[in-house]
Amino acid sequence: MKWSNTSWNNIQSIYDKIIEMPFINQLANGTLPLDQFQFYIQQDSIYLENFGRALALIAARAHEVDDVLTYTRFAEGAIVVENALHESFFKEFKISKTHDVNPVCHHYIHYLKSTAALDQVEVAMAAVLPCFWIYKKVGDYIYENQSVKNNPYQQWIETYAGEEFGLLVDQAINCCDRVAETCSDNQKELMHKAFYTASQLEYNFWDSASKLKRWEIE
Ligand SMILES: Cc1ncc(CN)c(N)n1
Repeated sequence: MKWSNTSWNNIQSIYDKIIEMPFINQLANGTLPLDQFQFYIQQDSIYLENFGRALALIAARAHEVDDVLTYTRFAEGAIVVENALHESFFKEFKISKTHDVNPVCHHYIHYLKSTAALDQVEVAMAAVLPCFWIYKKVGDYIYENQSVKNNPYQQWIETYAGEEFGLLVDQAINCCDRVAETCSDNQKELMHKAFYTASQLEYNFWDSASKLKRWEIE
C-alpha cells in the first residue's frame, strides 16, 4: 500500500469529525456566523504566511531539484494566491488585520516551521500535506453537498474544490509517496506521525475559530 493511503486511513476518523463540525456545515449552507468567519480569516492569514515560510524551508532542504521547484511554487501559492483570496475577504467581510495569534494558530505555525527547519525533510513534507489534502477533501465535500444558492462563502468553497488546487494537492501527495520509498520503516512512521499531528491541528484550527478561542490570559 502507498504511504499516502496508509496515512489517510490513519486520519480517516479525524476527517470524519471535521466534516461533522458545525463550522464546516455552516460554511456549506451559508449560515456560519460572521464573527466566526472573520476570526477564522484573521488567523488563517497569519497561518498562510507562516505555512509559506515552512514550504520555502522545505524547498531549500529538498534532495531533488524538481522538489525544490515544486515546494518553492507551493510557498508562492500559499502567500500570493491564497492570501490574495484573503485580501478580498478582508474587504468583503470587513475584517481588520491582526497580529494577535491565537493559541492553536500559534501552535500550528511553530510546529510546521520547527519541523521544516529541524526534522528530516521527508517528515516535514508529510507535516505540510494535511494542509493541502484535508482542504481539498473538505472543499470537494462541501461543493458536492451544497444545498443553497448565493452562499456568501462560495468563493472559499470554490478555491479549495477547484481543479487548480487539486493539481497542487496531487503533486504534494505524489511527492510524499516518492520520498517515502527512500525511507526506512522508522522514518516512514515518523512521516505518519507528522501527518497525523498536522491533521489534529487542522481540526483544532476550525474548532478554535468556532469558539473564537483566544489566550486565557491576554
Ligand atoms: C489552517 C489552514 N490549513 C490549510 C489551508 C489550505 N492551504 C489553509 N488555508 N489554512
